[in-house]
Parts: sequence; structure tokens; C-alpha cells
Amino acid sequence: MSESIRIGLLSISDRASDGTYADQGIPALRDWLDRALRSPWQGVERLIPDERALIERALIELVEDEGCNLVLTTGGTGPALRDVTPEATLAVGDKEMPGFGEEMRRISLNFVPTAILSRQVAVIRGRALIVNLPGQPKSIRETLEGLRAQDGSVRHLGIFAAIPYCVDLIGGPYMETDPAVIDAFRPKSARRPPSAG
Ligand SMILES: Nc1ncnc2c1ncn2[C@@H]1O[C@H](COP(=O)(O)OP(=O)(O)OP(=O)(O)O)[C@@H](O)[C@H]1O
Ligand SMILES: Nc1nc2c(c(=O)[nH]1)N[C@H]1C(S)=C(S)[C@@H](COP(=O)(O)O)O[C@H]1N2
Repeated sequence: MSESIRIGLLSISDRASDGTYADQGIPALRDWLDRALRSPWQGVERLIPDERALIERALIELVEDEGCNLVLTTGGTGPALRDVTPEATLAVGDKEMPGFGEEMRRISLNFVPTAILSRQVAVIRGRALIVNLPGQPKSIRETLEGLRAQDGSVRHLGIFAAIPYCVDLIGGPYMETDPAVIDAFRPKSARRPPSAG
């Protein structure tokens, strides 16, 4: 049985956090991870407005106090004046991982021409990977899982395929995915036999 991973689910939205609309970010993250992960995980949730200091504090707490090895944020990546999630994420990171943002924008162009407006970034902080996703709730599945053809075959692989191996490399728990949802890739030397059940 794999060790459980703690995953931070951070929704950043002025209007969801003040109750103007119900937050759909955290439920969308949770639903997708429930479908995608075969190994045990625990979500640690936070809903906050688009305030840089609050975003930095939440990210630091999720990693340092809550022991998350992975944090997924949603919202605040666009060009609007209040969109500051990438700045806050870069400020708390030890290393930038530019491949995630580059690939998410490429994936998202399959869905919307405005994908280039998302400034999303990913960073490593200690033993945690922090990844920004856009705020549209549907973009969570689109970027994590990618795009399928009508027959269900994968046309553009989602970025989650690279996340379990990245978490291995920073010393986090070994994560297993359901290949029917997302086929996580690891080099042969890093693979373990699938755990039963
Ligand atoms: N947490 C959320 N829950 C539900 N819908 C959301 C959420 N965040 C964004 N959306 C939807 O996606 C759209 C684009 O997201 P974006 O992050 O640009 O929102 P925004 O215009 O900055 O507003 P806010 O920060 O108040 O959500 C929003 O207008 C809203 O319809
Ligand atoms: N996959 C996907 N990516 C997407 C979108 C989307 O609907 N699906 N919306 C885009 C739009 S319209 C914007 S403005 C940017 C930034 O969104 P954010 O400010 O909500 O993070 O994400 C972009 N990326």
C-alpha cells in the first residue's frame, strides 16, 4: 500500500471567497483527483481572495505546516489588475518549473484561444510542487487530464502525467494514477509494481 500524500487545494477568487458565487474550484479539484488517483490522498482546502500576501501565506502554510507535497491552485493567473497568483507563487518558490506553464498553455489552446492569457507557473518549495491552474472550473480537468478524441484516445496528454515522478524526485510519496484517466509517466528505473486493489 502506498503512503498517503497530502495535497493542498487552494482556490483564489474574490467573488467565490466573498460569497457572490459558490466556489467550484475546490470541488472540481477534489472530483478530478478522486477519479485520477489510485493511491491514498488527503486534501487540505483553502478559499481566499486575490490578495498577494494571503496567497503567499496560504502556500507557505500548506507546505510547511500542513505537510503538503503537492499544492494545486486555481484562479488569479490572468492579466486583470487583481490577478497575482503567479507573482505570489514565484515569491515562495525555491525553483521554477517552467515546463508546466508552457505545456498547460499549449493544452489549453485546444480549448480556448484565450489560453495565452493565463500566466500560470509552477515551482518547487522544499519537498512540495506548487502548480497554478486557471480559474475557470472546467479548465482544471482540461489542463490536468488533457484532450481526448471522440473515441476516448488521448490527443494531448495533460500535465498531471508528469506530476507523480516530479513528486518522487523531491522526496514525496509514490503516487499511483488510474491510467484510464491519466497515464502517469516514470522512467523504467523509477517504477514500482502496481499495488493491489
Ligand atoms: N472559484 C470559482 N468558482 C466558480 N467559478 C469561478 C471560480 N473562479 C473563477 N470562476 C469563473 O471563471 C471565470 C474566470 O475566472 P477568473 O479567475 O478570471 O475570475 P475573476 O473574473 O478574476 O473573478 P473572481 O476572482 O472574483 O472569481 C469567472 O468569471 C467565473 O465565472
Ligand atoms: N484550459 C483552459 N485554460 C484557460 C481557460 C479555459 O477556459 N480553459 N480560460 C482562459 C482565460 S479566459 C483566462 S483570462 C486565463 C486566466 O484565468 P484566471 O485568471 O481565471 O486564472 O486562463 C485561460 N486558460
